[in-house]
Amino acid sequence: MNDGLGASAEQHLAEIWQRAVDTLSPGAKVWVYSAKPLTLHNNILIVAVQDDLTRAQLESRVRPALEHAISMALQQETRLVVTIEPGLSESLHQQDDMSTKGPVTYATDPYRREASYGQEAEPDDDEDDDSDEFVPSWAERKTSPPRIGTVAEARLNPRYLFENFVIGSSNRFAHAAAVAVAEAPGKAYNPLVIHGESGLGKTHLLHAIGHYVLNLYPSSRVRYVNSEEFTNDVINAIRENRTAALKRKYREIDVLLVDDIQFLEGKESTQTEFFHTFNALHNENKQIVMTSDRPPKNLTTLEDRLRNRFEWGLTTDVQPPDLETRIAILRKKAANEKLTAPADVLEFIASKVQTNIRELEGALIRATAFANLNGTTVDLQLAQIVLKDLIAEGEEPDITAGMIMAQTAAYSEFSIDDLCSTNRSRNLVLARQIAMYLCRELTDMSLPKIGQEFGNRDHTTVMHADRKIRKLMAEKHAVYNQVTELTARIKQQARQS
Ligand SMILES: Nc1ncnc2c1ncn2[C@@H]1O[C@H](COP(=O)(O)OP(=O)(O)OP(=O)(O)O)[C@@H](O)[C@H]1O
Repeated sequence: MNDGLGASAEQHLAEIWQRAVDTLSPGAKVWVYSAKPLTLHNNILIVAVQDDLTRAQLESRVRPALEHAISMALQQETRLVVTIEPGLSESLHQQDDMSTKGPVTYATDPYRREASYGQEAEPDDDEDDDSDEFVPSWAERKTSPPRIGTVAEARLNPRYLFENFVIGSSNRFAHAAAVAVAEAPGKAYNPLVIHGESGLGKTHLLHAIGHYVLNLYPSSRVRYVNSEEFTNDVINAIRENRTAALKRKYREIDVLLVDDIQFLEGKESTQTEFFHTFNALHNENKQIVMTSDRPPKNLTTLEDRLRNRFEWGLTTDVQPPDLETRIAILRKKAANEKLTAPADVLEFIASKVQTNIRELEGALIRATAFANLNGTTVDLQLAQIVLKDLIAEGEEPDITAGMIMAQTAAYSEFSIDDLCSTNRSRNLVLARQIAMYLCRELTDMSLPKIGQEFGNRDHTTVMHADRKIRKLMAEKHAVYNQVTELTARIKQQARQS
């Protein structure tokens, strides 16, 4: 497909988009509902959003799931480029042709939903939300019966291959372990757990294992699932009395790849089901590979019996890449995606983005897409202009408690005075605790000093707030998204002041 879409192509794109969006988790949908697909150019889908913040979210946390969903819906590997169209929100609301169910409330009125934080993420009632509906993709289902051992059924992203993975000192061991497991599933290390900060290649390695296994053992049954999908599957199965089918689905697998197991924390029924799945597979020497944002022993609210099992096999980490590896990653990315960028631009980007490979790639795509759309090629000067918001570590602007309180107040329905008051209404307490947590995260202030700022509270109150928000963020994507969004706003304000 090309630029200049006719009405039917436009409608087709809108349908594809909707299908892809329907498969996303509620936490991701929050960010996507107001986006609009503009055009598909080769394998790049350009999507418009109304503000910087939404773009940042689509380019970071939401990107992997969204690109995966679109690639599946289009049956071709597709990359996402996000542009900003400020008037978009109104025009979309007028048309109202996108799904604006449930999650909208989160985005516009985050604190009002506090009552639901205590529950596990509930999938939409929409039938399409059942992940089974989507794999193999709708197009494939119409024409062919299910086969075993396909990339689509395994839910693997075609882009995440070992060939595309750049090895450096930060990930050498994790890569070697992943290859070993793929070559001898169930024999080398079982389970294999890969942990590390966001955007350092854990998901990539997980999918690469799946591809390699399918290459070496084409009839094997491989399945990738993230922990939120697993949770949704468990909730649906219990609600619909389909637990036997659920058991079959996850236990008739040779290689189970589970992403982001930290989201199992605090979800009892899901943990129980996962425990039994784990045992059933492990007993039969089926391979289990998992990723986590921290080592299993630090998943403190996970049941002991699960945590113990996670440590039966091999645990390895991925670290942020050094400058040389970052440049090599950008080079590979540029070559794979046929993006033209001179060496000094790649070095500029690699020097600015130090801790997250997803952001590293996002910056390259943003700079080259901008040049493309303007019919020019990217050079250092253009890259510096387009990426002026990238601030290397060490150059971070100072953030004050005042800024945090002002932004939290503006984001919630409360005033700064409310945040400092003794009022303990439920929503206000959450807003206050988030603000305290952010003071802990974004400033060097001590606990007593933070307490003082919030109406002379005791340091133990701040400590409690900090713990509580950390826990909620690990358990609830909605809270995670709100805190991320607020953090972005605060940083943006700090840069401007
Ligand atoms: N060593 C690498 N070589 C090439 N690309 C990489 C490498 N590491 C990460 N990437 C790319 O960076 C992006 C982010 O990686 P990935 O999604 O695997 O991170 P993650 O650790 O799973 O993050 P999260 O915890 O947020 O899910 C992906 O597009 C991936 O292909």
